[in-house]
Amino acid sequence: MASTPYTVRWGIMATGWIAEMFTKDLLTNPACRGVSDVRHEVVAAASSSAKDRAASFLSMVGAPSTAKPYGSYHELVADPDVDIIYVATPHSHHFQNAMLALEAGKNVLCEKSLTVTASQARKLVDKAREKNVFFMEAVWTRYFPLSIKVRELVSTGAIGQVYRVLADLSFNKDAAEGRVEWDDSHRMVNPDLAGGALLDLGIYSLTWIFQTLYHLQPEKEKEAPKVVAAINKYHTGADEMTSIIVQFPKHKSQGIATTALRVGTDVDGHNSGGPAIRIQGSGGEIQVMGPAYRPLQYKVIKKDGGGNVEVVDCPIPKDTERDWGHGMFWEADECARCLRDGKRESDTLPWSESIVIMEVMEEALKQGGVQYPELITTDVFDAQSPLNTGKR
Ligand SMILES: NC(=O)C1=CN([C@@H]2O[C@H](COP(=O)(O)OP(=O)(O)OC[C@H]3O[C@@H](n4cnc5c(N)ncnc54)[C@H](OP(=O)(O)O)[C@@H]3O)[C@@H](O)[C@H]2O)C=CC1
Ligand SMILES: O=C1OC[C@@H](O)[C@H](O)[C@H]1O
Repeated sequence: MASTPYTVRWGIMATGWIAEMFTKDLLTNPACRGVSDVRHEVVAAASSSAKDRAASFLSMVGAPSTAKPYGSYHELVADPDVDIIYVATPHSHHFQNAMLALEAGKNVLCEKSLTVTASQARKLVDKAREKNVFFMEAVWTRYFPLSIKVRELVSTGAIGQVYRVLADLSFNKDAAEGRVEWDDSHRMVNPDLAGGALLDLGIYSLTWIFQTLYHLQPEKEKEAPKVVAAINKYHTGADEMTSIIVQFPKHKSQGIATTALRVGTDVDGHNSGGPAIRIQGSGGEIQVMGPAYRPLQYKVIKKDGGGNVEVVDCPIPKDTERDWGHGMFWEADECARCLRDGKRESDTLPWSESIVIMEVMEEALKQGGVQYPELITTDVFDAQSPLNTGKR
């Protein structure tokens, strides 16, 4: 007889776009993705602007009528019925908001990029350790079956020794008069919200480099990379095009992570431009069709394959009753399993790896001369920061 699934009760912090995507995924039936050991409940959501907004959000996503709306993040983290908080605010807010939740003794899943600076990431990890709670950066792509399969192919030597990974995530948002399509106040380009290509999109290019070249390095051989970056800045001061060479000298490997806001990985919206990710080994290559954050297909090309290419489609399962399935449920399942098993961090994205990636991004931004305001780069927690109270 099947045992009762382990249930996790979620509180959603913020009511924007990704909060909607993620919460709808939480509400799907796990059986639709072949999962029976864990399940999710949405028990509360908070908006920093108004309780009504949280109520509308809960109703819009189809949460149960028992789910509680809050008009502040403070109230949400104080709710004893919430097991884990999903932080879905802009990156500028992650440090203060995640710390607010950790200080309250809550488990936390925090959107990417984890923070604005590496020091902030280290402080959050220290706090999670001190409070003995679960904490994870929400890099959903790592939990896709496609990513798991690609890591398995790399680690079992399917394409020999992997020496180089090329990964891109770029959107063509070029507009007239030197602008991009977003207003200057939009979080994608607004320095006050830690805008820019790297922290928002480039982190996925780095994810592919790290999950293949770094994550799979044996623990004793873990090597922090050398970093060389080139950045073009937008007129707001945020980065609009960033290219990073990530070098692991002892492993003789390199990753090239690119991201941009004026040219796209997918030129015509039909993937005609080729793969977003190329994982190149001595015996072949794995190509992943983008977008890098939500890939749906990979190819294995063997050096001695005689021109045969294995093409594998990995569609994202849908809950037909809710007509929904975005692919964020796999990271939620990981959180649930970690909580069930008493784990404080995920093996698939350990704390140390999130920190190394933040260090790489910080170094790249430094080399490119990108600077963010003190309010969002401080690593001093302030429960009354406007980032926590919503007093903008
Ligand atoms: N994993 C993924 O695929 C994706 C991840 N993301 C990540 O999620 C985060 C949020 O992105 P997204 O949902 O697109 O952003 P939105 O602008 O759509 O939503 C952000 C929400 O944060 C809250 N917020 C609090 N303070 C502010 C402020 N000063 N300005 C704007 N919003 C504020 C608001 O909710 P309220 O008023 O209710 O408090 C707002 O709705 C980012 O870190 C981004 O990197 C984004 C898209 C995809
Ligand atoms: O994480 C993300 O993935 C999808 C993108 O559209 C979004 O800007 C980014 O935050």
